[in-house]
Amino acid sequence: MEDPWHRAKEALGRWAAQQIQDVRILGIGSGSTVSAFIQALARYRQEVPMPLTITAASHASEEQARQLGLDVVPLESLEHVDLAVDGADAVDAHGALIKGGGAALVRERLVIAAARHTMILVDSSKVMNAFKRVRLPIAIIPFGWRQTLSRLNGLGVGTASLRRKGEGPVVTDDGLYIADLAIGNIAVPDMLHHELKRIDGVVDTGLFLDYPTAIWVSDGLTVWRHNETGD
Ligand SMILES: O=C(CO)[C@H](O)[C@H](O)COP(=O)(O)O
Repeated sequence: MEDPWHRAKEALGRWAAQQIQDVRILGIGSGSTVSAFIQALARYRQEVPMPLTITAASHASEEQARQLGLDVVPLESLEHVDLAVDGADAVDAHGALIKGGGAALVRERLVIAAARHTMILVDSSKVMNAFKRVRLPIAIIPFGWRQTLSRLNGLGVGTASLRRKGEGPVVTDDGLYIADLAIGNIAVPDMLHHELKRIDGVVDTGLFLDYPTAIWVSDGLTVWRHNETGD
């Protein structure tokens, strides 16, 4: 089935590729929007050659970028990242993000944390006033995952379930599992993120807050900037 937001993702990818002007070291996240960006970037660079080194937050993005002739290096070989480009699953009015729909949240955070600036690309279906009735991805250690899930449920903020694919659990590029926490309302994202991080077995949550981030949104026709968040 075709993604109804396909055109918005393509528009964002094309638009973002043209913004990569004075960037030498680019971090890329993962997901279908980032994939559209990688495609557009490779095409744009054929027209306007420029020196560019890329570091990727997932094997899938790395593979795609390499196949399109882009130069990809591991994050740990770099001193810094000029700009990170990534997608998100949800964005609130304050620019807080929920990420991890593609199970790459841990590496995505590390790329974003290394970057001077971040550009987030989202289709307009993902923009909401506040996080209500959302699914928050949480990366957990496989060992004792059932007990970690119980601790997450014991917090009383939502219902946690192990993300599965076919017969088995989804396993991230770092060998972690993903617990999805269905939550009715995230009143204070920062507090919830820290509460969850304190739970034994939790590695990271999909709440991305307070990074110097510009969020760009598209409905497939135009691209516009979401409320500014301090970059
Ligand atoms: O956080 C992510 C992966 O971990 C992605 O950025 C997020 O899931 C958005 O994906 P898509 O662009 O396919 O909608």
